[in-house]
Amino acid sequence: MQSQTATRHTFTHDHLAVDGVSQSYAGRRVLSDIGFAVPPGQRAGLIGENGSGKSTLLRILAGVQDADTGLVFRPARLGYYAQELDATPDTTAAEVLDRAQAPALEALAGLESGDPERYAQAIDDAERLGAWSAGARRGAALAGLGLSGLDEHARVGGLSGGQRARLALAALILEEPDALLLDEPSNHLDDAAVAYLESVLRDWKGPVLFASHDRTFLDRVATRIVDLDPLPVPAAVLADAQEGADAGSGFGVRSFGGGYSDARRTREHLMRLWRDRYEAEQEELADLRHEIEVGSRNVNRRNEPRTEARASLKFYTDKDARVTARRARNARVRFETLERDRVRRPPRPLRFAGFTLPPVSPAASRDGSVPGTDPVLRVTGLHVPGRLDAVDLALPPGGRLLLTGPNGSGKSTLLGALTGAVAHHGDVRWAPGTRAARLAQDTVFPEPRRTAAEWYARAVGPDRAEELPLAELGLLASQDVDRAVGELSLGLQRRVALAALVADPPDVLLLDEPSNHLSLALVDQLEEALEAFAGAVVIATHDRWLRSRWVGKGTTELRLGE
Ligand SMILES: Nc1ncnc2c1ncn2[C@@H]1O[C@H](COP(=O)(O)OP(=O)(O)OP(=O)(O)O)[C@@H](O)[C@H]1O
Repeated sequence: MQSQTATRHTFTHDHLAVDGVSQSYAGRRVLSDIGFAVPPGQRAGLIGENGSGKSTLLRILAGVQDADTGLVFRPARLGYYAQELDATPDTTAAEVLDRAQAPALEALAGLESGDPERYAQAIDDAERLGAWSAGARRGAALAGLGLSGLDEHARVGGLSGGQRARLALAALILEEPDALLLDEPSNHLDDAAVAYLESVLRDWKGPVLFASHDRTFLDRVATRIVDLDPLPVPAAVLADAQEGADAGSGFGVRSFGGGYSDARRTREHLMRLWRDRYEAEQEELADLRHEIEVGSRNVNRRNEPRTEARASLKFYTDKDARVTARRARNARVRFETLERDRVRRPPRPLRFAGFTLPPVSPAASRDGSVPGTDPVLRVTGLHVPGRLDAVDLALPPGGRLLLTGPNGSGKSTLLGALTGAVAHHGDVRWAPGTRAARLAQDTVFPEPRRTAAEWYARAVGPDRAEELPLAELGLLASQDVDRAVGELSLGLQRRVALAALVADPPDVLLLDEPSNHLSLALVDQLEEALEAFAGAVVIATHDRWLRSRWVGKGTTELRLGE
């Protein structure tokens, strides 16, 4: 694809649609020629590897960011959710919700104004907007998203990240826009809240496009799947840099009818076909190359002078040579056609190397095992006022503990308290020499301009980073390791944070919502790797699919907030 002059156009439409949208960052192509439409009543789940451009595409559709090229179609009233609340910290929750319901609240105020002119308009508006039920709708949205106990006078700066995210969702639902663009909407929701959101989305009249790594949510909500991962397009239409690139090189999109599970099966089948086709074409190219080479050698031999004794053979030799030359000519034509039409090299999916890497140093026992059978962790009466009720627990060496519980029950607080990151009351006792490390929900990189490789080297030490380079862990493609962490997508950032844990595995791994932001493929591989991990693992997750895989299997479940 050659770069074109930016031709950004946005059209008002009842569909959400893009046509020919391409986007690069600093010359690195992320989206290429993306086109699809989501009509009203359809809910499209946007999937793709970490860094494949899902958030970028949603921002372009939302008008938050312009595409380099392409057309964008969207309804006039658009709701866009990116897990952040668009409000200054001193705004109150009530102000956020009032803003979302402004037309209905204005109509109600008009009815009470005593101004007859305003009254006539207000009654029309109130009827059209269902203003009389505005309060009830507000209560239902807050309750549905687990915010019924929220003090509406609270300033949003004082709310937890999860509460702010849920307030943003509640406001979006109350605004009743014509179309919804949602970036990982289930990340901060417990079972009840996610069930509420699912029912709201299933009844939504306008088009919905949502990016998600949550399989159960995708299966329950999506009427179709839009996949941004690379397609088997002919190599000739790609710039060299995109040949075989791993993520962020989607060229066009693939759209599957139905939910995620069906799409996943079809996708795997298509990937197999792609790999088979690529291998067959490469073999044929090698054979043709050989034929062309032999042909040209024989043509050269034809011109060599011959001895008299071999003259009788000349006729046959020349005939053979003519046949070989004709074959070589045919081979060249076929070679040129195939070289032009051959499929691009399939991306080599990253394969997470797991926790069984060579230990930090042969002498040190850093394989995650702590000798003995005494608990590695004993917790008595651990509590954080207002955030976590008293918890007692004992974790044996190599034990598996699953923390579950509704929003606000204190799962992240407990994990933070265990590492001392959150101030707490009560007793937390680690066995001597035990090392625990936490994968937090959001990693903040204090120096976002440092590259991922630099950050990794700082976290694990230069010697370990040299011994075990970041690119070898199967978490980040080699093209991403030297990029500034601040420029990486949220999923890629989380992969960098995970890399530090993998390169120097602790005795106890504390994983806070491991499926948030991480791609579906990586969560599968992480789960597999954890089975082989000798150390203890504590996982806090609301992800229904992940939970169903962890319950049983020797895992103890600790339900908080009950
Ligand atoms: N402002 C930016 N500057 C440079 N690169 C960027 C910028 N924003 C995004 N990128 C890069 O573009 C690519 C796509 O990012 P994007 O956030 O759209 O991906 P994503 O599919 O949403 O990823 P994830 O699943 O990890 O959330 C990534 O490689 C990312 O690092």
